[in-house]
Amino acid sequence: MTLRLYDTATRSVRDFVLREAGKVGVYLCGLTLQAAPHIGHLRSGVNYDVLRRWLLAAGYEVTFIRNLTDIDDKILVKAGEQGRPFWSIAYANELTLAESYRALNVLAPTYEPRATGHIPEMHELITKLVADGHAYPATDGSGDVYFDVASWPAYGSLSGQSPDAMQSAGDAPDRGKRDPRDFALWKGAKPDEPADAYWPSPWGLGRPGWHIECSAMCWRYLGPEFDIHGGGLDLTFPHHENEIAQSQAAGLPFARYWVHHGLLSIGGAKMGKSAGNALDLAYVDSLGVRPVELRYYYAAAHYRSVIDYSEDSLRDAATAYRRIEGFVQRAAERVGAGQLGELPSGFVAAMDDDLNTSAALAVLQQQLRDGNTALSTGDDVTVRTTLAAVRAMLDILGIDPLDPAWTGGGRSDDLRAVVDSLIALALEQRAQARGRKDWTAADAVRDQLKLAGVVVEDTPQGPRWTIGEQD
Ligand SMILES: Nc1ncnc2c1ncn2[C@@H]1O[C@H](COP(=O)(O)OP(=O)(O)OP(=O)(O)O)[C@@H](O)[C@H]1O
Ligand SMILES: [Zn+2]
Repeated sequence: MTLRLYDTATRSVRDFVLREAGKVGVYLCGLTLQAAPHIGHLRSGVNYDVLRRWLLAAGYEVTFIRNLTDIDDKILVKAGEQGRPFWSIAYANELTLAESYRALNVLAPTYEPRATGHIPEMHELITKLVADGHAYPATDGSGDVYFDVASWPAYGSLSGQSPDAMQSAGDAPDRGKRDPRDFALWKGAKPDEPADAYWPSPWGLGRPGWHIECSAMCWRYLGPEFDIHGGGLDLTFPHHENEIAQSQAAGLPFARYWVHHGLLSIGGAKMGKSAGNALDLAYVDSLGVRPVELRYYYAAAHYRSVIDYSEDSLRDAATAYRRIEGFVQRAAERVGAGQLGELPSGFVAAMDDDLNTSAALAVLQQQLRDGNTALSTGDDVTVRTTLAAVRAMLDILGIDPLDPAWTGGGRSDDLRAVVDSLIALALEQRAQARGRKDWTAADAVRDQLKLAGVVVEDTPQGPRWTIGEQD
């Protein structure tokens, strides 16, 4: 394996060395389910889907865990505002998230654990931390349990901060803490919160702190030590710093690589549910941009770079993708879809270089130019090899236009044949109308097809149809 990944913990690009031959364990921090996902969250899922596809292409068995935070202060606030149980809000958002990821052709994770399903594992970790002097019950009788930051000298190493310069953890009142930087592992029940948001524990009724959830789920599904822990750059501190501290203090070696992706912003500000600048898939659809084009938009940027969203840049990405798609369709019509081919070495080198998708797409663009030239000169041999290579590259990025995920789950080939013959019938009528110089009737056929979303283009090989708008 020659993959190199940027590791936040060492602040360097490192050779990716597997913990166990042939197997990779990846944990990605998933959503806190207080609201439906925005396209910033979805960037996260798509980035790691590309990483996963790249690891799969290398022949590894990948265990990919992406969790759901279904209990949290923010969800409880929503429950209070809406007069609904917190779990109904979390579940509704979970369904929308699953639907959004399906729409974006993100492979289903190996498992998607929910925080509320792992309370016993959290208790086990917290009990050990308390026993070993790394955690303590709050001194104010609140039922909270805090991690003792001063007991862990390595605290701050992931985010490169000196513990002395750190502020209060801000996740609970400082009054019951030994040190304001201590963070909550367990939160005692509060009288004004709904009773169904609490679980019994050795420290009384309460609910988990956010950070301990991920440590427990990593441990449960990937074991004491695993390969890659991912999430957005915004999670480096405090979330991931706290995860490492509490996991290692509990005796778990934990993640070997920390891979963080850049944020999607608007006008320089992070897109956020709480920031009120969130755009979702329905919005993208309202612009006439398809999910596959949004996916291309994400892939066109390196995963660690900021994407500052604008409608123009999204539309440009959609146009660029349509050009690629146009080649794939024309080439497949000419020589058949064929099989996925070999990946060009330039593409492999770019992906191995910390998943440099923008450089990988430059290789694809070069092939596209060659393929288009071959189409126009009738060089079918080159068309066939280029199509196979282009589709193989697109497949790694999850955007092959001929992937059944985009064409309609495998049934599209059958449907395409049916639609083909119906359109042939309509075009035959148009040809007859033209033959008798009845231009009104001929145009009417074309307009009717257009209304049905079918665009007809007259080419030297005869009329060609596509679904969607002509660009
Ligand atoms: N604007 C964004 N761009 C890219 N990734 C994001 C963005 N916002 C959140 N994420 C990522 O999505 C994942 C789930 O995050 P989480 O539910 O904790 O979001 P959040 O930061 O609370 O969102 P918000 O600020 O919208 O409330 C994390 O990996 C986080 O880094
Ligand atoms: Zn997490």
